[in-house]
Amino acid sequence: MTANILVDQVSVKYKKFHALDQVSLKLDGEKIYGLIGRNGAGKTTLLSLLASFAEPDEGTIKVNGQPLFENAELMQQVTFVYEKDFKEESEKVKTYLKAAGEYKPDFDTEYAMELVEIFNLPLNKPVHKLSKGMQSVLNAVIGLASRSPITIFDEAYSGMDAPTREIFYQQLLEDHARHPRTMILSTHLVSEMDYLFEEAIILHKGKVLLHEPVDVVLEKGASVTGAADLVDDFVEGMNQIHTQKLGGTKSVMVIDPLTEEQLARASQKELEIGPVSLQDLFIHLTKEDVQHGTK
Ligand SMILES: Nc1ncnc2c1ncn2[C@@H]1O[C@H](COP(=O)(O)OP(=O)(O)OP(=O)(O)O)[C@@H](O)[C@H]1O
Repeated sequence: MTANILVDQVSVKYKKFHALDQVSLKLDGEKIYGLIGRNGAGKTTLLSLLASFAEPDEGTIKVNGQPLFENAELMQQVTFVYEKDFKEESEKVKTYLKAAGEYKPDFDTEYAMELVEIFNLPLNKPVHKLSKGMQSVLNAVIGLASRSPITIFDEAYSGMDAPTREIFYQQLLEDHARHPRTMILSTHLVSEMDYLFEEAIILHKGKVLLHEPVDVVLEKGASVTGAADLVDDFVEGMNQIHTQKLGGTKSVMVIDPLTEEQLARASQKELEIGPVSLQDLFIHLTKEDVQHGTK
């Protein structure tokens, strides 16, 4: 099933505070979406709505034209992976995995067992005795093997160490290629995960600040690298968001799409022009003093 998700003017309020404020999003297609936002931006609130854990105070969420909330058929198509507290889970990993699979119509047990081997998950250990990282792995295995048309990972990798996260990203990309589906990954590890995303969504203070294909986002600015004095001269007057210096070499990130004339001048001066990074753009756009609007 291809899932087209339409979030229309959705708000969630806690007393007078808007955790989500008139959020509209169209997620159409079997893509991997990166959901980025600073602490408290509203990511988990939005993802909980998509998992039908709660109903918005205002607005609607539809999947393939049907309202999502408490729609049993649609809810079966969604897997929401979030950091769980496993301290009460005394059953063995294999029992827990089997039970998880029973609720998921597309669960692939063979793939789950392949992942168990890849990640060295001890099948006979009680879940609450696994290390925090291994509990994250168990969660991720269920998320991947569920093969749900809408698969949501809410910061579910924070317990994993770097090599384990790398294996998880690899598995996610490979399995998404084999079984395309809508995947939404929320993260603070932007520079580590940006290559996974086809589209980036930046939430800020409960509003959508940006939702675009990552390749379009990366063209919003440029990095200029070369001899420090030449770089300084080139970027003078541009909107500079990040500077790095190593010996006589300097790299400056600017948020100004470069003109043909500027590109030619850079080439004459042997300056290297690269894309802006999603992380730098995210940091820049969510700074307190930035006027929003990225065009
Ligand atoms: N039950 C609640 N009662 C009151 N305020 C809440 C409640 N749940 C969330 N909030 C507030 O809503 C805002 C959004 O929270 P949310 O957990 O969605 O942010 P987040 O982007 O996932 O943050 P983080 O990256 O820190 O996990 C925060 O200011 C939070 O304090």
